[in-house]
Amino acid sequence: MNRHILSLYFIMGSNNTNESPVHVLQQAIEGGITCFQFREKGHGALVGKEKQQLARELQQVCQANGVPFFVNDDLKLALELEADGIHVGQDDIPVREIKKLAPASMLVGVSAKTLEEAKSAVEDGADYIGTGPMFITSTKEDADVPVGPERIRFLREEGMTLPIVGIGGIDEKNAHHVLEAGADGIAVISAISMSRHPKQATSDLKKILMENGRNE
Ligand SMILES: Cc1ncc(COP(=O)(O)OP(=O)(O)O)c(N)n1
Ligand SMILES: Cc1nc(C(=O)O)sc1CCOP(=O)(O)O
Ligand SMILES: [Mg+2]
Repeated sequence: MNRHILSLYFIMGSNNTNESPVHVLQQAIEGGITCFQFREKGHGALVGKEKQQLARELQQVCQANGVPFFVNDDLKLALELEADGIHVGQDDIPVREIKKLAPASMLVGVSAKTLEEAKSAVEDGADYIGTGPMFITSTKEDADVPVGPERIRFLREEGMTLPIVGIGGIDEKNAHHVLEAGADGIAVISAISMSRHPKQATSDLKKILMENGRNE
């Protein structure tokens, strides 16, 4: 895969914003996100037809703008929508299963915070790993204790060449630490979705990516 599509990875579900998710996504795209993950979970999350309908609307916005669309956790939804990719965690459907059931073109990301998990991700054919939390986050209800950017530096030092995105508590003030540690990209929810100016917030993160040489 082209690792540059991971550089500014925006994630959102309907409960991550007080605005219209479609509007926030449009603003984030104007600000320069490079991919999007639909993550509909947690308190008040939509289910069933409503979840599917929102996913379709957000996918259409992505498609109209050439932004890759990922689905979090839900392989059935990803297959129905022919999403560009899916992201799963260690407790979700295994990467090997997805590889059997999904088209070869569907990108697969997996959460990995230890070297063992990262090595398994490589063996299983994952396209990238998401490592976190980098910092304290209040967005994910069951988030672990932060591992910090040092964990990405460690994975790189141990020879991990798979694309890595840092996630969890990343904002315009601390993003550079994640990139300096060797991440290909930053994955954010609230830094964009809860901003009063999502387009400006995205542009601010984009600037930090440019300053750190992630300018494609
Ligand atoms: C890019 C990216 N990295 C990590 C995660 C977290 O996935 P997971 O551990 O399965 O937790 P949930 O997001 O499902 O709560 C992610 N979603 N995206
Ligand atoms: C979805 C998610 N996964 C994490 C992990 O550590 O795997 S942290 C997290 C929440 C990210 O939201 P925010 O950018 O608002 O902190
Ligand atoms: Mg998951």
